[in-house]
Amino acid sequence: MRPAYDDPRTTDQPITRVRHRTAGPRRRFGEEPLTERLVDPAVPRDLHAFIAGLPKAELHVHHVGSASPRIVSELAARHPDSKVPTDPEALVDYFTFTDFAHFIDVYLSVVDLIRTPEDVRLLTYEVARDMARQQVRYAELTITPFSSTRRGIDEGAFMDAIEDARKAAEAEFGTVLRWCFDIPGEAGLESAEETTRLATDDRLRPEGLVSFGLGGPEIGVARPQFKPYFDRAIAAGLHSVPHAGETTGPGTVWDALTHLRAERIGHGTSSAQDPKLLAHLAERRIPLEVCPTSNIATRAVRTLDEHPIKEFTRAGVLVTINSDDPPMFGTDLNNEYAVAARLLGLDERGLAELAKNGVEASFLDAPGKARIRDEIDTYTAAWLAS
Ligand SMILES: Nc1ncnc2c1ncn2[C@@H]1O[C@H](CCC(=O)c2cccc(C(=O)O)c2)[C@@H](O)[C@H]1O
Ligand SMILES: [Zn+2]
Repeated sequence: MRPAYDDPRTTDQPITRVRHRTAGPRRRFGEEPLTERLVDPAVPRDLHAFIAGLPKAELHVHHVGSASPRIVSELAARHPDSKVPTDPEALVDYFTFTDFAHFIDVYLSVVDLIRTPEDVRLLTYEVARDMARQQVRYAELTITPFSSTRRGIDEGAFMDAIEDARKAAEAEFGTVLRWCFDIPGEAGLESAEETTRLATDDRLRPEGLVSFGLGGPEIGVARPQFKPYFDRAIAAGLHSVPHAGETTGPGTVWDALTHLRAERIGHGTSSAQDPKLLAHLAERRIPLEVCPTSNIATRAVRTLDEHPIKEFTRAGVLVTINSDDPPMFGTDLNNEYAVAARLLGLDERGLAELAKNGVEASFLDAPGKARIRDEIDTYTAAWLAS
């Protein structure tokens, strides 16, 4: 089904150049159209245009972390007690982090703005709209239900809100959403129990739920303790996709694989420090959910040129490109593909392969995967023939 929105390649809106956050002056948030934000003059302009129209699948992107500056400022205005700025411009500075712990503090201040099922529905629908504008045909959106239910949102109403938004987004934008429920690890085993209950109780678990994750700080939050909860989630038919190796070493990735039976790894950045781990990931075709700009914004990696994405591809690891918390990191998915193109020296064919990695690594059914793969091939062939 053709998505019900304009193909950005036909738009006559000016291409606005935006220099990357770490390199140049701040850009005004929420102004430039999402689909045409450019990241780096080193990437040819027509490659940005190719990316803007390329059908994609996104596997590592957070619900609250995807709230656009407009949504965040709107919600902040509803809750004057919040420390979150109501002005999108001020939000750019507010979303500048000194380290990962600071990022989590800011993230939770935005979580605090989501207080009603209507807030949840609005946020989810608008995130899907932003994805559709970037030609995202399928996304696995990571949601942390514990953080919302513990803040007083009724669990049943929460599930209804995300499901209503998911069905509306598919009908109106043609974007297929699925859910990953993740445990905020630092909140401890209470949050693990609650998240597992919400994910496995047939009276509660939403139809769109496909996977089970583990987010938040890794330091001081050892993965093995969550094994019983992942065992229950896997027994209930969910796929295991914990964050690991984002802010700690390769041992955390090994733990996620051995104790949590991870089918994919969120970030896995430090895997590059362990050649045996890289070989294992490549041999078992265990995908990495790579989020380049996220790693810079949270200071997990110093500069993009030092990002280990090149080591991953050289080792034959299945790399997928994702945006993690796009507005918070001053990026979007198209931006992340442009960053990958620059770091890996990709042309249109290379970018199409990267997009197909995301489809292959997804938990979408086989007909759905074939449909998006064909769209990518048709789009790429038409682009190269034009
Ligand atoms: N790049 C990221 N890497 C890791 N996680 C990321 C990333 N981006 C977003 N997240 C999300 O940040 C949250 C963290 C929430 C958290 O730590 C916490 C701690 C104590 C109490 C509570 C609470 O809710 O009461 C929450 C998680 O929901 C996770 O999905
Ligand atoms: Zn993440």
